Amino acid sequence: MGALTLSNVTKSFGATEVIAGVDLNVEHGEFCVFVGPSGCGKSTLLRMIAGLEDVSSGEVAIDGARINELAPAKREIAMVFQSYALYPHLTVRDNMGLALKQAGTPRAEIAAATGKAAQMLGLEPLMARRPAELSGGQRQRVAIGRAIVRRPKLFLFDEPLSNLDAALRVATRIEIARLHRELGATMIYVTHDQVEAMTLADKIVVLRAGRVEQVGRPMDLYNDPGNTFVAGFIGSPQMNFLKAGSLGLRSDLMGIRPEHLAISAEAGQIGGQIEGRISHVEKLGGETLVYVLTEDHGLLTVRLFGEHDYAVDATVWLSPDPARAFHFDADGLRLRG
Ligand SMILES: Nc1ncnc2c1ncn2[C@@H]1O[C@H](COP(=O)(O)OP(=O)(O)OP(=O)(O)O)[C@@H](O)[C@H]1O
Repeated sequence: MGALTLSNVTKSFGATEVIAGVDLNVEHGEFCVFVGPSGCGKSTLLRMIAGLEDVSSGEVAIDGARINELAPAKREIAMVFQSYALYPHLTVRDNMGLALKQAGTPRAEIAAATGKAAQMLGLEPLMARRPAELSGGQRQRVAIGRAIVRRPKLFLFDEPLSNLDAALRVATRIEIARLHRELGATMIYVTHDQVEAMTLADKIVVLRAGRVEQVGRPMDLYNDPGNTFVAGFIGSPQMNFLKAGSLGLRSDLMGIRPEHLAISAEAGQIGGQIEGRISHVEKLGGETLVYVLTEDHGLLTVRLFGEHDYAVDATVWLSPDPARAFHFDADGLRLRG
């Protein structure tokens, strides 16, 4: 098992409250991702679950049992850090088996557990090496292996891929998704990265200034955000926000994703047009991003599939697809229907 419940959890450092009453349920076997801007409290929340920070008030429970007062080592939780946190003087094999050794596990059992984890992670040829003799990606796999060997109730990951280069990030992300499927374990994962959150999560928790803004499945948050913050945070490139009043609409703000904003080099080609000037074009290979400066709505992003020859400084006309638009009130709350 490994279901986690947070009930009205708060955290203050001195007079500063950084977690302001969080309620959350993570089911057994679920992959839950915490996202939010820098400083919103993602790591603090994770560290409270691990027992590395005290909880100021509220309750943290695993499988219904309160763990607030339980020492980190007794929580049956394994944490994987961005910095790997491996012992430099120990081999890969000994780093992976250390927690079991400290717990007095028989040698044969440790060898079986480390061997199995090494096999799952493709670490078998590296078992005799020390961390200094490994690449960043290999070190992170050892850190993940060390967590697997302990067979924890809960895996916690604190931005585990942020020290890896782009290609390795993708490969390790796929590896983590596979491990989650194979182990069926509960995992909580902190990231800044949009793509990691969307691709790994069963459930995304969007945090802002120590509060939960919205919880949901990735595509539900993408297709049905509750407010401008979530709408702007989930999805890359970011959703455009247009002043709806100037478009003759009744809501205060209209949100439109870059792929739902049509662009034309000639006026009158598409309805409901907004005139603007191209300020920047990014050709990404499979897609082109065109940044258009408009008088009423500031800078808007258009996402086109394939390669296009729009030139900087050209005047263009944009047209939002009304069927794909989101509407918000003056406080940024979503207006539905
Ligand atoms: N030990 C501490 N003492 C005082 N303030 C702290 C301490 N640890 C964290 N904070 C503050 O708590 C807030 C939340 O920090 P936290 O590291 O949890 O954010 P985060 O969402 O993980 O940010 P990032 O994405 O930048 O890592 C920040 O404002 C931070 O400055």
